[in-house]
Amino acid sequence: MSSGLTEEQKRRIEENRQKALARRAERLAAHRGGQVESTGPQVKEQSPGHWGDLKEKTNHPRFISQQPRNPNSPVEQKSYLQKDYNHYTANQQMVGSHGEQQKNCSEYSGQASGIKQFPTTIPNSLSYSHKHYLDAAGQKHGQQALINLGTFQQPKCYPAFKNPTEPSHPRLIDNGCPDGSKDLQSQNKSAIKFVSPPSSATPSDSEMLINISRPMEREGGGGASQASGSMQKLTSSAGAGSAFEAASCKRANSVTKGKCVKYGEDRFQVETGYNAELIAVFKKIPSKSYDPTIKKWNFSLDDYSSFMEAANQLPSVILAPLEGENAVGLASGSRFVGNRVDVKSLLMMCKNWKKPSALVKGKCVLISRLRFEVDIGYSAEVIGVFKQMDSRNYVEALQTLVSVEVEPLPEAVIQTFAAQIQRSTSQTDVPDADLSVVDSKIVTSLMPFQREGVNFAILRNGRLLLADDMGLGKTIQAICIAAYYRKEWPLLVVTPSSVRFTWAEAFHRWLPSLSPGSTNVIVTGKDNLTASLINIISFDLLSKMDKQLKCTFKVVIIDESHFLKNIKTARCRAAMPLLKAARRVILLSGTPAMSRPAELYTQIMAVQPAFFSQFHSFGLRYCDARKMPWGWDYSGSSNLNELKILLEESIMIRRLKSDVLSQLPAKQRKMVVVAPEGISAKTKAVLAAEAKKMAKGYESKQQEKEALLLFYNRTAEAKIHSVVEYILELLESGNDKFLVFAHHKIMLDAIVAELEKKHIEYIRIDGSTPSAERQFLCQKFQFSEKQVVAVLSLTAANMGLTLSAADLVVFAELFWNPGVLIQAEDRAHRIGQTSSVNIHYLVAKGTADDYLWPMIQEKIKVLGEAGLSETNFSKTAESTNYCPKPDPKQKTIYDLFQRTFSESRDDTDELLLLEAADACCEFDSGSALHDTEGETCSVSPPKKRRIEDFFKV
Ligand SMILES: Nc1ncnc2c1ncn2[C@@H]1O[C@H](COP(=O)(O)OP(=O)(O)OP(=O)(O)O)[C@@H](O)[C@H]1O
Repeated sequence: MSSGLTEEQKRRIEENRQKALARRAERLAAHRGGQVESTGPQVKEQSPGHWGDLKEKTNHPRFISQQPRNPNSPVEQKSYLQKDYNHYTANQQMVGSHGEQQKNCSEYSGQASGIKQFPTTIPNSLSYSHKHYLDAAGQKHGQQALINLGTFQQPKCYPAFKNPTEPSHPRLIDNGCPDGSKDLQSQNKSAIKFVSPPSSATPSDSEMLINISRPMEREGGGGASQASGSMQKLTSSAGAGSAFEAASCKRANSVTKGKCVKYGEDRFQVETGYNAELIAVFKKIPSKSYDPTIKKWNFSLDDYSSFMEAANQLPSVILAPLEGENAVGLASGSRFVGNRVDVKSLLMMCKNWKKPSALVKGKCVLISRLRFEVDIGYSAEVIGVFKQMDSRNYVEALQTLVSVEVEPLPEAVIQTFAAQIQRSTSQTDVPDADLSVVDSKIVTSLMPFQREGVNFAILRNGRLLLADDMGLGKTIQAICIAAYYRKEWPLLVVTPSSVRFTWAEAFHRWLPSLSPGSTNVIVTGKDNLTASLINIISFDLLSKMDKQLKCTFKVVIIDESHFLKNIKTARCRAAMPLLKAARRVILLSGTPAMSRPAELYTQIMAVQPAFFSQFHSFGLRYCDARKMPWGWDYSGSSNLNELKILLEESIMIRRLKSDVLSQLPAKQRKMVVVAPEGISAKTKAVLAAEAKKMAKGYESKQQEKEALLLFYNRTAEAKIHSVVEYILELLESGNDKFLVFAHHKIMLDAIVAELEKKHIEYIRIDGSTPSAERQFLCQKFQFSEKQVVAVLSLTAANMGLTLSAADLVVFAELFWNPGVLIQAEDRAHRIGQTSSVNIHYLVAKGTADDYLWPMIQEKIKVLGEAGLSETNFSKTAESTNYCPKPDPKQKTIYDLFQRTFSESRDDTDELLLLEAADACCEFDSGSALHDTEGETCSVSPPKKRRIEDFFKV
């Protein structure tokens, strides 16, 4: 790249530089008692040495070599740099350095010239800063430089000398480490910071950080001495300071050096010594032409990429790429169209980046949507490249350096960001999708962030991982997305078994245009997987449907997709082929990876099979894969930030509750229809018999009440299995703290027993918990850092307790008094709660819930209309077809429930009813209100008498 300075300007700058050098040498001599140090020659005289020797040496080659390119004294440097910062144009700085570089081919000459070769007028030009690491006592241990180039944008340049006061020679001996090498490994980094300029979009987002660490850091002792040796070679070769010449120094004896230079408007020529292999390459270039006057070959720029690719294959040739913005981009197979980069070429390079002979290794890591970082061992060549290039082309340029191996960004990243690379601006706005084909009910119900989720999905052609926090309405979004592709149905929904029926309800709720028979919930392996337009199946059943799995669905929803985290499981093996065959894949999970990135792999593959075709490459990049004696260990994690950015850019949308809190109601209620097969045939028969009896009517009110309470009790029994299954699924989904309310003792006992079995911490508060202990238990729940469940009695723990550490409340059972339910909800939804509280009501069809749920809603509605309750109870938890059907039998029972539980009673009546209900559960479940032989009844005689009295009313 040309500096654009006149000869006179260059001469004056050089003059000044020499003066500054002389002043610095004088000062050092005075400071060290006459040991004058003169940078260039002394560096040359250093033996490669070892890091440990550095302490003893007067001149520390490595440190000397790490100087910023202005090698003046600290004072000089300060004023010089400050001046630079304030007054010098980037152009001036560059020239100063350039001249200096001509004379000093130290390892850092590239660094200096790199900084100074970028005029302000050049896009992506840069400025730098040097930092010295300080220890706790403020001592300097080394330098850090961060190179920061605009990446996917075209930023402007502004200088930013962050720490111009650093002395020229950070003192290794100050570090207090007896072995300099160790200390260097940990602290002595060197880098340049190219601070990206403020851009119109997001200034901080348009940087590339290049973290250049010293060779020691990566190479260990051997590597250090190797690097040191090469540094000596560099020093002795006082070249032009370009990356190319620095590289040449390293292989001076064995290779032919050369460089590409522009030849006319659209051609380039190669200036090089004789090399038969290279000439053979020349001859293969279609646009080759030989200029006999200058005795040089020239070629069309169109062939530049392929030429460089071929030339780079030759071990005996080192060619510097064309200088200039476009030229760097053309190097090694990448092409510019204006400022655009050929992504295909980048991808090609990603495949062939390994260089067995590389001395310096590094890797690129994405750190934001618009920035990546190059973490690399120290290399003058690298610095030389960075300083010359348009940052977007870093990889191409680095690939031309034989001694440098940089692991590029993974293909998936390059492909994902291809549009940005080519556009050179970032597009963050997702366009609004046209949802006119979808039922307006759902479209108008979407909250703004949910609408964004739908837009994102449609932009991604219906393949995504919707990873919103729990309770943010993934169901409504998924239904809306699926409905957008309705023409491609039949639809398959795979869910945990406990929520299959909830899904069916949700479809009918949100898509009123669906006919009643359009949902098919599969309950046995013999059911037809494609019987309806919408087919809903549990993970476990799916794996038992092998024969039917051949059928394909174009649209598939996977709820709680983390259930697929393990490729070895039957459920995953069953689901993956279906997902691969589907056109639209909508994965839903609030916790896509519970403990390690490896768990994401199958989900990523389900959405984007081309991303990482082999788990191993994913494992190496993101799971910190390590080879162990027994094989590879993928349980770690690495480059997580990059993974997050990649996923968010390509397939995943994730909003936390805190992100969208302002759009959420304080409470979000959800009715969960639990699976009926959790209820045994025997229990179902008992329930049906009870219902039949009730439908016939009773002679006395006492009989009615008794029958109702019995029915209620049987309902608890019937739901146990499904409730426990649901709670375990919540735990499996990563819910750390939640409340579970139930009324019957058998239900509370069953939940607690299961938690104990699974070693889950819990607290239990029921009627038998002494009040003194309650506070202690609440505190335990509030402050526990482990997964903990509060198992609470609906009637004994619905008031007076603060359990706001949870934002999820599960009602294992319903209760006829909505006041009790709301009070129970408010154990979590109270002062101290910073989140929207999710409330799940578990209801089972064919049980007392069929009557209790509509009754509760009805009551709440009335209270709401009177301004005595939140009206949104039924709005947020309503279910279109979960209400008593107008058949006479059901109507009779419903009326019975209404009469018994809604009649106005005084407080004593209510209390007695509650006690009676309690008592039902405290007796043996098989014979409510009657002691069972051999079992101790926990109901006290007076209480029992009162209950019996109640039924006599
Ligand atoms: N836009 C909306 N309008 C009305 N109700 C909504 C809306 N979005 C969500 N809800 C309600 O909020 C509750 C929680 O929604 P949903 O179950 O879909 O959340 P989720 O993200 O799937 O949670 P989880 O991770 O627990 O499954 C449900 O009762 C749902 O009907």
